[in-house]
This record gives sequence, structure tokens and C-alpha cells, in this order.
Amino acid sequence: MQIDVVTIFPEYLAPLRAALLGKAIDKGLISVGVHDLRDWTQDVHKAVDDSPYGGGPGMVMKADIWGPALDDVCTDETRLIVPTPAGRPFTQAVAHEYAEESHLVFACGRYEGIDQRVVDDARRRVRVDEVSIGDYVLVGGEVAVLAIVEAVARLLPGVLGNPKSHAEDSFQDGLLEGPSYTRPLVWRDLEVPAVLRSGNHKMIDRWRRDQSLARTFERRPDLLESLPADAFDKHDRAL
Ligand SMILES: NC(=S)c1ccno1
Repeated sequence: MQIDVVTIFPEYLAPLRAALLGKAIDKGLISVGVHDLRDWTQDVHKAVDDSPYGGGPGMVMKADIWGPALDDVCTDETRLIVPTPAGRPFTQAVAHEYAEESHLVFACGRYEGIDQRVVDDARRRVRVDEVSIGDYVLVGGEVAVLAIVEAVARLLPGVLGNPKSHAEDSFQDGLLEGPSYTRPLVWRDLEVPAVLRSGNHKMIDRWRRDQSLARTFERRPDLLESLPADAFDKHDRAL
């Protein structure tokens, strides 16, 4: 997978080359290009923004800078992703969608955002997603890109040590992951649940499912409501 990021703060994306992602890059599973938007400016001040039409606070990033940058970075295969609080939710399901792509390009907005015509024009040539990683406002899209790239890259074959890890992911079955435990058996008078030491894997699986359902019901009941009826067995329904 080729990932390209266009930003006015390339240094923000340095973590992409660290740890797990760094190993994925070293293995050739991912290629990452980070591009400084200011390289496409023509003026001595390298201006990338201007005042908003219609007035209002803040500045808007210029279409006549972003357009040429995306023209150069995108290809016919590109899926262009624009992190924005006004985007559709970025979810584990969307991460799986992106993991199937050959070329992801991320446009990192700053200030009050990017002139809408950039997205409208790009849609004429490539698939464009305006996505949000949560209902809050960051200073720019760079942090969102780090989160999205990590969520996507870990799904790529060969990136995670154990490919079975994905099966236990939160949201994989539409539910939140339940609690996990490891040695020591007792820590600050807190003991690991006995069922996990029973060796009875049918009971363990049932307990884990119950924990997952209970946690989801308590913290994210909306996820339960969005699951089809056949996602629950008769034991689930008895809870
Ligand atoms: N919530 C998201 S994705 C965002 C991007 C910029 N600010 O917030």
C-alpha cells in the first residue's frame, strides 16, 4: 500500500516511521510519502490560506494551492481522505475498507478548513472521503491521519505479528472488547477471574462474550441497537 500525506507540518507525521509502522515500512508492506503543501506555493510568503468569503473568524486554505498539490500526488487509483469534524464517522469497518486500497492520499486541513471546491473538484477524478475520528475539533488533520493510518496499517497482512489478533478486536463482531488479564494472578489484592484459569474454553469463550456484551451495553448501547437480531444467540438474549 502507498500512503501519501499532504500537510503544512510534515514533522507532525514523523511518528509514521516509528515502531509498528516503521517495521511495516521496512518490510515493504507500506510506502509512505509526506509532502509539504508549501512546496506548491508561488509567492515569497508561501501563503496557503486567505480570509473566508462571507466573513467570519479564521482563515481558509486556498484551492489554487491544494489543487495542484493533489493533481501531482493523486493517481486514478487514489482514495483521497480528508479528516474533518464535518466528516462521516471513521469506524473499524471503514478501516477495513481502506485496508483494501492500493493508494491512500490524506489531505491535512488547518485553520477553518480547506476551500470546499478542492474536494468538489477532486471528486471529478478520484474517490473522496471526508471522515471524522470523533466529535471534537483538533487544530488540524495531522493527528487524525496518524490515528487512521495506524488503524488501517495494523489490518494489512504481515504487519501484526499474530494475524489472529484482529479476530479479538473491539468492533470486529460489532461489540466492545471485554477485559484482559495476565500474570501475576493476584495484584494489589485483585485476582484474575477464576473462569480464565479453568481451562474450560467453552466457559471462557462464553464468559468473554458476556463481558463484551455487558461492556457494550453499559458504554455503547448504540452499537447493540445497530446489530441484526441474528447477531445474538439465545444465551445473549437471556442476559
Ligand atoms: N475530528 C476530526 S477528524 C478533526 C479534524 C480536524 N479537526 O477535527
